[in-house]
Amino acid sequence: MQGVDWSVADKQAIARALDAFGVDTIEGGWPGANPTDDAFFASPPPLKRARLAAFGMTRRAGRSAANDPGLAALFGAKTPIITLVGKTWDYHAEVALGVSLEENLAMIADSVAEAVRRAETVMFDAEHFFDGFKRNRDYALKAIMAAHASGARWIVLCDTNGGTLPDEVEAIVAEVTRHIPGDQLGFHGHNDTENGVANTLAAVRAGVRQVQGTINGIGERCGNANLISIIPTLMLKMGYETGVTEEGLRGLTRLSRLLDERLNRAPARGAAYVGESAFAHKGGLHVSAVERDPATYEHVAPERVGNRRHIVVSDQAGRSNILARLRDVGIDIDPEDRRVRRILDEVKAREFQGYAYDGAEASFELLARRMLGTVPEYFHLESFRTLVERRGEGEEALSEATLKIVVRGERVLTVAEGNGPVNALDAALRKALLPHYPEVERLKLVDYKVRILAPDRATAAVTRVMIESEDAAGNRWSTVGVSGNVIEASFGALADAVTYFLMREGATAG
Ligand SMILES: CC(=O)SCCNC(=O)CCNC(=O)[C@H](O)C(C)(C)COP(=O)(O)OP(=O)(O)OC[C@H]1O[C@@H](n2cnc3c(N)ncnc32)[C@H](O)[C@@H]1OP(=O)(O)O
Ligand SMILES: CC(=O)C(=O)O
Repeated sequence: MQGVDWSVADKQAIARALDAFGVDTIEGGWPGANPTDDAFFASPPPLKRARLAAFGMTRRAGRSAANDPGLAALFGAKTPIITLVGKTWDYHAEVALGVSLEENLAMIADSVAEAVRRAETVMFDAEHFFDGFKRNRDYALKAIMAAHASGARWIVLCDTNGGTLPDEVEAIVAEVTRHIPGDQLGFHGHNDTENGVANTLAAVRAGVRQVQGTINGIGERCGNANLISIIPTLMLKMGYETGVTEEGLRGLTRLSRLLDERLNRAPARGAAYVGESAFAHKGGLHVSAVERDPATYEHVAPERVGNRRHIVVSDQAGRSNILARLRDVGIDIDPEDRRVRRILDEVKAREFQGYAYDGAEASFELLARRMLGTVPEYFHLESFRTLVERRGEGEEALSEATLKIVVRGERVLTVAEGNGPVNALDAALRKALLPHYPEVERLKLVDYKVRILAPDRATAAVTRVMIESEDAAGNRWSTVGVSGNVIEASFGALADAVTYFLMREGATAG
């Protein structure tokens, strides 16, 4: 898939994770296609349960299978499983390969027969099977029967262009099971109509007993069928055994996130089963019922797939959201306490001004704790001033911040420079706090986002700043600041970030 490039170390780590998770077969790449895949097959990681497959294509036209360089590289990987892709759509044989239909059948039969002599198990990936079946049913069937008769253990029906719909998949697979038993059939789907998962489930319903897919659905164009959705659906909804145990399934979210981490990209929040929003409840009506019984708004329990429930506080909230979030952060409060309603009203009023507590949970916690009177005042801001100066054309702009604050009863004045005014302000605040709170050294700001609200008001628009921070143990939290002035909004988010950190560290305000 565009944007995905694995190193050998990535491939080894992913193979180990897939093995630990409990999949049966890991297709590790195409020996002979590139140095990365060659290096991976030269030193595959030790696997406890899964078996390794190497992928390649049928022999070239006019060569013998025993004398084909592509097949030689494939056999050289010495994997227990060999997967061979071959053409089953007459149009593809004629146009993409430029060979006669008879020669294509011979390429399939010879290659599979040779692979059967070389490996424990041979799979035949029947490329474009569904398109081929719709255009020339007899030829598509002849092609898979050639592979079957030559000893392929699995005939995997591929929806290569991803354009087949679930009812078509179900009907076509049902017809194929009249020629080849379901326990020798597999399905390989693509997601070009967003039906990769639905098509796979339809194929299983019609009888196939192997499914191919990828983690998080990565793959050519719009992706392959997403195993992260298929596996729990087969197990938890359709009652199938997949080889993954109930305990293994609890590693589903971890497995999905491992791939995103290796790709250095943020996990999709809305991903089924494993996304951060998959069990996040925002609407007051939902939360009020979830508080009584989570099954009211959850199709499965999040723990079963290693995910967690999350209650969001925002202007869509009711009292139940506030009570649940307070409980999550360890604040035990009588549900009838009038301060609960006051916190809710304050959240709604502030969200109207531009705050967003969905995603800035540390700021919500501080707001609630302040209204309950339990946040120490670690520092008190008297004033700040920032300057941005460019001394001449072509010179870099310099920023400087001056800060006056009271820390533990002492009035402190600091000045600091930075590559921008917010950076300078951050440096000035740290300089003022460090002598009193040395732990601030361990606080890192990892992300800073500015969003302009009411952009129709141009430079007079309201600005929302979100800051994400991290402590030495890797815990992260987000805070929010809002103002007509971007520097002031930034200071609000920065001050919350530091206060939240000191509170979590158990610092005393003195
Ligand atoms: C359906 C699938 O998604 S299969 C997986 C697809 N994945 C990949 O293609 C990734 C790895 N591929 C590669 O690195 C390269 O394409 C290689 C090394 C396999 C081949 O590279 P090259 O020899 O330079 O050929 P190129 O990629 O340009 O074209 C593919 C050739 O294979 C032929 N071919 C395609 N499918 C088959 C098949 N099933 N059986 C035999 N030959 C085939 C094509 O006709 C073409 O032949 P030509 O070289 O005579 O034109
Ligand atoms: C085999 C394969 O990747 C496909 O046909 O989509």
